[in-house]
Amino acid sequence: MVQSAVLGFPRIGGKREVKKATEAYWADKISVEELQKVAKETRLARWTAIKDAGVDVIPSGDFTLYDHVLDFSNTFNVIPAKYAQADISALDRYFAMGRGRQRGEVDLPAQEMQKWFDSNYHYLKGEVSSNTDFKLINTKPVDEFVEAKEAGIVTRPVLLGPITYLLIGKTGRDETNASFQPIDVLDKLTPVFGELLKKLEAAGATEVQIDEPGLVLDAADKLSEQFTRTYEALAKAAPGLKITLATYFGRLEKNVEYVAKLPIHALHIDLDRAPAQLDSVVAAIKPTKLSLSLGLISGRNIWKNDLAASLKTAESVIESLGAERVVVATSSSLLHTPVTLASETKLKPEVADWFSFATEKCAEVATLAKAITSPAEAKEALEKNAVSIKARRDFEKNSDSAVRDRLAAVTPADYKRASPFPERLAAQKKVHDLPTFPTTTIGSFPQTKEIRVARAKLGKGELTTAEYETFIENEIKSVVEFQEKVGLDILVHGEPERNDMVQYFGERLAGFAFTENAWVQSYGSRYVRPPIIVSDVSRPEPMTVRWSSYAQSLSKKPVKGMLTGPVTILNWSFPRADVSKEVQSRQLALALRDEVVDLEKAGIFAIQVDEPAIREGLPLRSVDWDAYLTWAVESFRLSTAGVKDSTQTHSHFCYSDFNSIFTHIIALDADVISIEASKSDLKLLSVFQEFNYPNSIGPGVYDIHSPRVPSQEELEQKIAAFLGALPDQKDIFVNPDCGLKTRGWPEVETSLKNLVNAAKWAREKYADRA
Ligand code: MET
Ligand SMILES: [Zn+2]
Repeated sequence: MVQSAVLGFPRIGGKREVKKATEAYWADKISVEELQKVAKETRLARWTAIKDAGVDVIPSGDFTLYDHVLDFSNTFNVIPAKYAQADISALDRYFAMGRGRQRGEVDLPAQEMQKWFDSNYHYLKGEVSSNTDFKLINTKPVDEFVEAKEAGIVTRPVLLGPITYLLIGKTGRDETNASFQPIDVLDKLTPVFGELLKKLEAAGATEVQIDEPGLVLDAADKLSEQFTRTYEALAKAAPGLKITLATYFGRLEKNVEYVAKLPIHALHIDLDRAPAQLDSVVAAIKPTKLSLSLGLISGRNIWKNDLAASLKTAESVIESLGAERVVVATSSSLLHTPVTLASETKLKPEVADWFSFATEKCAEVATLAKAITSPAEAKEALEKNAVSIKARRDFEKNSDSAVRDRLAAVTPADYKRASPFPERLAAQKKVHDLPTFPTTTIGSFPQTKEIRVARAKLGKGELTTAEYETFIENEIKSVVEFQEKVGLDILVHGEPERNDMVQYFGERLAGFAFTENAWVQSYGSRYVRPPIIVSDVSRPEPMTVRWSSYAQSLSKKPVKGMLTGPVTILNWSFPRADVSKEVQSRQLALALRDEVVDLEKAGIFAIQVDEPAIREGLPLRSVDWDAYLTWAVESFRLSTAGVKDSTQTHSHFCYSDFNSIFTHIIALDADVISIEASKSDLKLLSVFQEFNYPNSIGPGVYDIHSPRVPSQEELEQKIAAFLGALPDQKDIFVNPDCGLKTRGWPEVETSLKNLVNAAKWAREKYADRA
């Protein structure tokens, strides 16, 4: 019998209960017991939802109060000394590792966060060294399995695999061996992991899902021995547990050859992100006894599955392996999708009909299994699905042909500024003769409570649009006056009108849909509500011009226009599934190009197009990088190249690891780029020197993610250090490393005054550089 399986489910609760409870606990508003009660109720609600949808294999242990990778560290005692030594409860220590803790005597930073593969979820990196004393210090996965069992629900426990955990972890600070890598201690971790499997077996589990998404990374190509050794040991440790080894987000490639030989029960593959691997995987496992779990229902997007197509795929595999060896499943955990479509009341019914969120995806998996085992029972659901799929297809066919025609007519010249950088710089100097070391900021100023309240009142109809706009103008006015007073050279309007740097644009572009409650976890208690691209994208009317020109009307200094770039809008939205990301990115670029040109027409001298997400969009396998970077860079260029030489384009990235993508950063050909440099080693800047970066750079002189105020002297030292690392760089801008929206006014004021004074100091000190 073909079973249906769900690999994981959102952990946030249908009404964001977990966010509310954890934040209330952190603020001392509820007790630990109250927090645990919410957690328990949420777990039960998840199991019930999945079970009620008719799913056979229900996950447990994938619930978390913060992050599932942190859960692993916390279960296996991967706890750096500074946390272990703090005199706080185990739960508070767990949260301290996740988000830091400053209370009484205790002052602990958060552990390093990183994006979970190519998703927008962030995990906490395990800090492992040769001294790490792996041992089981709690039994969370067992406890949750038992909890479900007691509620009458049999589950398959989900564990993050030991190899992936180490592969995506980092070396602990206490490590003395410079060449150490976390994977070096795999053989110490394996027996402890085996102990956990034994405990699950003793508690009555018959199967377990072990997630090894690391198998889709280049790094896994060299790990065949480690996988073989480890999984042989684990199979021996708990012989009664059937292991499903889950891979997702990419393709196994040659690794399937060694994976097929592991002593496991089943292999799970992602056929949403990597459908082309199906034949080679089936061929590799056919001669073995392995079952194949087909990840057909996407865990990453929000589109209804084409069940007829999935059924066809499943049947072709059944033909080859036999029904007893096939499972149908979600492609990955559903944690990347919102909880349920039932919470959306404002979507047009015909639009809502295209979508499927986590709860609905569970029903899709169940229907798919039923369509194989008892087709008559699934008939009605399949027919309904076919009607929805057809409606969506018809819509796609009829979407905006003007946008497609415009994209088809783009020529190579549209990607290029009229002249090379030196000529543009000369033309720009004639318009605004900026001093050396020009000072500026990255765009946003503090998003105060008043701003949020005004926006909420507008939403509730308690403020009219006119009243709200007057409020925003007043904000802009005070931000401009503030910058004049502080003495910055290139001003900004402060972005008070933006709830979010992607959502704001999505709401103003044609081709997007918006949800009310479709939250997905970004990290810890931070959830986001990504807009959904549903059709061809265009810009019906200017989106930012009125705010930028208003700001410019208040000052003789240049006010920088501020836009979010095409690649960042795409990467932080749910993309449509019927056309490639490349096409969506280029359409966004054309829409933004219109805005850039309109800003120039309105007299805006400097225009910044932010691309903080360009790097995180990199494909998981390096062979795919070039293709991605080519269209990503071209999209940026298409959005900015429509302006005259005398208009200064800026871009901003808030990361520092440029080495792997540097030639592409140069190819963006922005007149000025601001980058994150304040937190990192100066070595990271050496790549700019090495490649002789041709245009202007603004290395961030201080970290805006912390409320700390940098002194003038510290900023002077920073500038001096940058100049040391970049001896040939002529045009250095002085700016913070990202926007100031999360900061408070008093710190911003002192920090920026110090920044302006440090730039003045640099002008005198380095007068001969100009
Ligand atoms: C995450 S990058 C943010 C850039 C944006 N212009 C801001 O200042 O907030
Ligand atoms: Zn930034």
